[in-house]
Amino acid sequence: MTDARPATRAIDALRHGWPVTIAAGADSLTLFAVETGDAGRLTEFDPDATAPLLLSAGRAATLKLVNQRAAATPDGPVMVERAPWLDFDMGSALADPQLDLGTPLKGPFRAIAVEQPELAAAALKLARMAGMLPAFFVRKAPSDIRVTLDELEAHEDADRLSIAARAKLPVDGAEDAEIVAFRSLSASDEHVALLIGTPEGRPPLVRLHSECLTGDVLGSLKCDCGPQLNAAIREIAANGWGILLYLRQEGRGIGLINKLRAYALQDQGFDTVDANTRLGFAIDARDFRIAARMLHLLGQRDIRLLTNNPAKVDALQAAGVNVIERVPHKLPPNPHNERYLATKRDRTGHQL
Ligand SMILES: Nc1nc2c(ncn2[C@@H]2O[C@H](COP(=O)(O)OP(=O)(O)OP(=O)(O)O)[C@@H](O)[C@H]2O)c(=O)[nH]1
Ligand SMILES: [Zn+2]
Repeated sequence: MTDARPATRAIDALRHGWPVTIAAGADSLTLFAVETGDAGRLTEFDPDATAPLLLSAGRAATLKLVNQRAAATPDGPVMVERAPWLDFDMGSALADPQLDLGTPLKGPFRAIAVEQPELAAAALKLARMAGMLPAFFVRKAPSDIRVTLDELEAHEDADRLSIAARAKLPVDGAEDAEIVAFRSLSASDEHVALLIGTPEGRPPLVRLHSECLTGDVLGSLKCDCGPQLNAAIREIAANGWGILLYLRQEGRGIGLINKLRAYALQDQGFDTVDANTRLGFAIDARDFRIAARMLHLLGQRDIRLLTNNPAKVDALQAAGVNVIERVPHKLPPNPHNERYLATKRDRTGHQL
């Protein structure tokens, strides 16, 4: 089995502001994360000030850099040539859309060829795994901390999930529930399942709920997560038997801080889809193979799924779960989440 520890070390290093090298065979790319860097450390990383800046396609499109991009795929990473005016602060402004309104972007900026597109794409993925802005100054010379593409892949391998603990957990709406916790490689990814009712041999009614700290805990009205969570527990209980999977995929997989950055963009008028794109992330970065693995460990292959999102059905089917029925999970809108729900309906294929 591929060693996943280098990926854990790489994530930790980036969060500390230490350079990380991503390697595949003889090729490598060394990354300096804009988010956790500063001007002094950038000079240490790149004394000649020649390191270009790696950005996502979405971010480059926002900055109007995408048309002049040399030979890359439409949604592939973009490399911005280093220029005297592209110093650390300007790199931060290019990376962070929250600064778009406050920082005049003094260019010109020029996109150059991405020599190692696979490594560059992996770098952006690593930023998502670390919950950081997808923006790096890059150089060729290796650093002490190194991770390969295979090791990054291994870190996300759903097969490494295992059941770690289970106990009775009476909850509001389902007093006969049992909680099952799953261990994964990173402490922030401790997914849980709430088993409600008695199996009786029928396929369970299943809800995949992705973590939303603001909605689930603080009662945010910006989304429908809190009410959906409560209603799911009640609906499963009323059905007599089912499972709520509580997946630690905050912000559709981009992490809490990046989600709140997306909220700041929504405060400026962008919708939930454009906010993710402007930050440089996929609209939905969740990996539902984790949910499939949890259902497998719980011995469930055939399920009825509570969701309005056909992509969840497709992702589970592709991961070997037989979704025999999609059960709608619609709740009344409030004035704060009306636009969010309309965007989900109009732009992300939700059946609302
Ligand atoms: N990036 C981002 N994530 C958001 C935003 N609003 C809510 N979320 C996250 O979206 C996830 C909730 O999605 P779900 O309700 O599980 O799923 P869904 O895709 O809407 O589909 P349903 O099953 O129909 O509810 C949680 O992880 C939230 O934190 C947003 O504006 N931006
Ligand atoms: Zn929410």
